[in-house]
Amino acid sequence: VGPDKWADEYPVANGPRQSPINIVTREAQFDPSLKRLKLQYDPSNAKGILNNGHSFQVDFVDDTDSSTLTGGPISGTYRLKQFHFHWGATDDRGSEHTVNGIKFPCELHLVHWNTKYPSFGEAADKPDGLAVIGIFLKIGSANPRLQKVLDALDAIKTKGKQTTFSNFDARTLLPGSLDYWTYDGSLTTPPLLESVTWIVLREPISVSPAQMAKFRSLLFTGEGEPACCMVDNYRPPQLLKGRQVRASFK
Ligand SMILES: NS(=O)(=O)c1cc(F)ccc1F
Ligand SMILES: [Zn+2]
Repeated sequence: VGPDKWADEYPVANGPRQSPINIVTREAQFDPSLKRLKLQYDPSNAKGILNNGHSFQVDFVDDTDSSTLTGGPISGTYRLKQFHFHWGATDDRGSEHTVNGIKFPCELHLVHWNTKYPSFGEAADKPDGLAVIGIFLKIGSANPRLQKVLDALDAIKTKGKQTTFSNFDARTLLPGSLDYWTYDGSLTTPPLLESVTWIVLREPISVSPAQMAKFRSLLFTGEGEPACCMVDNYRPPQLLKGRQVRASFK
């Protein structure tokens, strides 16, 4: 069921703080009170990699404060839960957020939950429950930092497949600059909960055409079902509805 039908079952799809959005850079106001992002990730927290039928995700052990996000627009401590991607069937689309109407071929989301709540599940429906870092991928030279993730995809080709994935430092996926835009939004897939402080990095990381082909080799479908390539798993930009987008940089 695609994004146009989600409002039938999830009325919040037409809510006041839906994601993603188009970031109009000229309208983003520099906020000198925004702090630098502080990411402290422990590679040993990486647990597994899963094809969940709409993307794939790398899951982390989140029962201690060993992989955390602090600073930036958030207060308190948020724990890394998982990261995943959204991508297109072709290089002209795939990202969820857009910048001045520009679509990127892929977007990485690092999902964190607020430790003032007892778990991700408890945090997921609170207005300050989640913080997701969005990173754009743009076509260029092959990104060696992605390779370990991409090499694991052969083992999780179909919906529901998962395998162990250990000793991975998610910080290696970050670009050189941590300049960001931030706004209050939501999950971009059902249940579309309006619980996400979005932190979208200005600097993309690179991905090669061959590496994009690896993403597109995954299937939405389960083993033994007619194969349907996992592509275009992105929600298009939603109405801003009066929200402010702030910039951490001039
Ligand atoms: N694409 S997203 O980062 O908004 C997201 C994260 C989750 F943990 C669950 C659902 C989602 F849609
Ligand atoms: Zn996402």
